[in-house]
Amino acid sequence: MAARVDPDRSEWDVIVLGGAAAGENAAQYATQFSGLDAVLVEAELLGGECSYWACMPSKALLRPAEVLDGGRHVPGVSSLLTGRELDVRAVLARRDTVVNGLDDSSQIGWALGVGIDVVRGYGRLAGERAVAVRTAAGGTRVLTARHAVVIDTGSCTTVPTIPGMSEARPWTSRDVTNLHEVPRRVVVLGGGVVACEAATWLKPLGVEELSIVYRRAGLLARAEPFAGRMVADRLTAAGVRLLPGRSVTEVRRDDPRDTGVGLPHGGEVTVRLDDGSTLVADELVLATGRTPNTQDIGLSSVGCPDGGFLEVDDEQAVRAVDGHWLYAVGDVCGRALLTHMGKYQARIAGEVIAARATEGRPDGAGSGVPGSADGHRGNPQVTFTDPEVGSAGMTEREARAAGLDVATVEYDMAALAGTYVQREDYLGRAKLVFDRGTDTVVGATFVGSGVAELVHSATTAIVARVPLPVLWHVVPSYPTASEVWLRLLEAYRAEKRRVG
Ligand SMILES: Cc1cc2nc3c(=O)[nH]c(=O)nc-3n(C[C@H](O)[C@H](O)[C@H](O)COP(=O)(O)OP(=O)(O)OC[C@H]3O[C@@H](n4cnc5c(N)ncnc54)[C@H](O)[C@@H]3O)c2cc1C
Ligand SMILES: NC(=O)c1ccc[n+]([C@@H]2O[C@H](COP(=O)([O-])OP(=O)(O)OC[C@H]3O[C@@H](n4cnc5c(N)ncnc54)[C@H](O)[C@@H]3O)[C@@H](O)[C@H]2O)c1
Repeated sequence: MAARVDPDRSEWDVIVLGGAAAGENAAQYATQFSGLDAVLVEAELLGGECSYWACMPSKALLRPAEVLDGGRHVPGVSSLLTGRELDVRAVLARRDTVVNGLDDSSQIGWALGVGIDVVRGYGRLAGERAVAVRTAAGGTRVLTARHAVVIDTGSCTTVPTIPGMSEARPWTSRDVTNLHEVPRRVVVLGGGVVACEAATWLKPLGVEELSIVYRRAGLLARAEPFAGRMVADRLTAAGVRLLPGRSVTEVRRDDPRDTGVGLPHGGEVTVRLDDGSTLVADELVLATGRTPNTQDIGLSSVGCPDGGFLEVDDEQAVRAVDGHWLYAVGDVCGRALLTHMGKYQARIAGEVIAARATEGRPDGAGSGVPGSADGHRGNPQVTFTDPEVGSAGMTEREARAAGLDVATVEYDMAALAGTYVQREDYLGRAKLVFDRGTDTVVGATFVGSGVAELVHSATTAIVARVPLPVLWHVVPSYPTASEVWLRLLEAYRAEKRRVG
């Protein structure tokens, strides 16, 4: 759908540069009860990376394998599945449905329906409250904002500077989530969330030789160490070759070509490792972290260095720019590279902008809207591997580094009635991190099938700082995985009694 607005219009109250879900939220929260108007400037597809190339397609690829594996471990169902594998064409077709065939008409329809305008084109800041947009037709429109500009330009895969890497045209997260052909041999570089999730869907889709090369000793290095170990064990059992503590020193590829997203980008790839060994594959997947899209958005025109993450305050205002007119939300802030956290930041920014504009507060004065520190304390995340890893708040390591008086308890999730009925060989573990000073939970990690839905209870306990004597009366249903809360609290109580 064409994103049409009056071609002669040049002024709005709020301009949002980058129309991902966070940007949409910023525009919505700035306008919905304030009488302000807003425009989203989007170079590609409204909805951003998450909708088309990240969260949604990856979860669509993971779900069929999860269902198949679940069925294989339930007697009465497992016998029906003997010798059965995934219908790869159907899996990819459903992924295409989930990403709407890379068509953002419905998103455009939503924006226009709630009174938010959309200009399609590549935007750059052009001085205070101004954005110059290069449109698809080749012209440039300069838009100005009466009140605020919000940056939501997101991030892209980091391409490490390794000889031969760029020339080899490796797959990025966009290719591996939007794959159209399943390569026979794949090397994944990186040991974080993208690497682990991608390996979890690539193997059941039919990759025969799959290796993960990563520099650290363990996978998912930011999580509690047991989480990475459990994911590593399952990947190894599935036939994935793990190569920890290794770096790539050189990449070579036969006939690299721009074949399009999700198709092999040329011939055989040879990856040389720092121990002198080589891996040969049909595709190399980069899962080496994210680079913020801030290099070419005109930051220097407002006195801010180009490139890098944008440091923001708790109202999401960019610290390096005076006057409280420039805000940033989502991955560009580098605070928590997660869709839901970007959207949370956007809700804060939108409300702050509306409050400042409608209450006529002078620049630099507090808006009266709560800041985003509380939500960042919760910082929930689910890594959709097998087993899943769900977490909120701090790990033990982070809590100790923050100087808290830390206590921890762990529990085997397989020892619960609720997980036993799911499958007899359930694999899982849970851990709570307590601050003895305040007698509250400050961190939680759950590993196991289906733990994603446990995370919100932990986020609530952490953000609301629910006192343990109150949490004790929060009764979990039987038989559910949530009973792990009771077991963990019992373990903590026993530990307190033991220590005295
Ligand atoms: C494979 C993968 C899976 C993921 N899965 C999850 C998950 O399950 N859950 C989760 O919470 N997070 C997940 N993430 C992280 C999540 O995708 C990101 O945190 C989120 O997309 C960041 O959103 P954003 O608002 O920062 O912008 P982005 O989604 O990066 O979008 C930025 C938008 O700005 C536009 N843009 C950029 N520059 C300009 C410009 N100059 N002018 C106009 N438009 C511009 C782009 O076209 C794009 O539409 C995943 C990431 C990856 C890579
Ligand atoms: N389910 C989810 O919530 C989900 C899923 C996918 C991604 N994400 C988000 O997207 C972001 C990006 O994920 P990611 O996995 O790309 O980043 P990451 O930061 O989680 O992991 C990057 C990995 O690449 C490695 N690395 C970096 N440079 C390297 C090099 N030159 N050689 C070898 N290894 C190298 C790092 O050691 C690390 O293991 C994350 O912050 C994550 O929160 C979230």
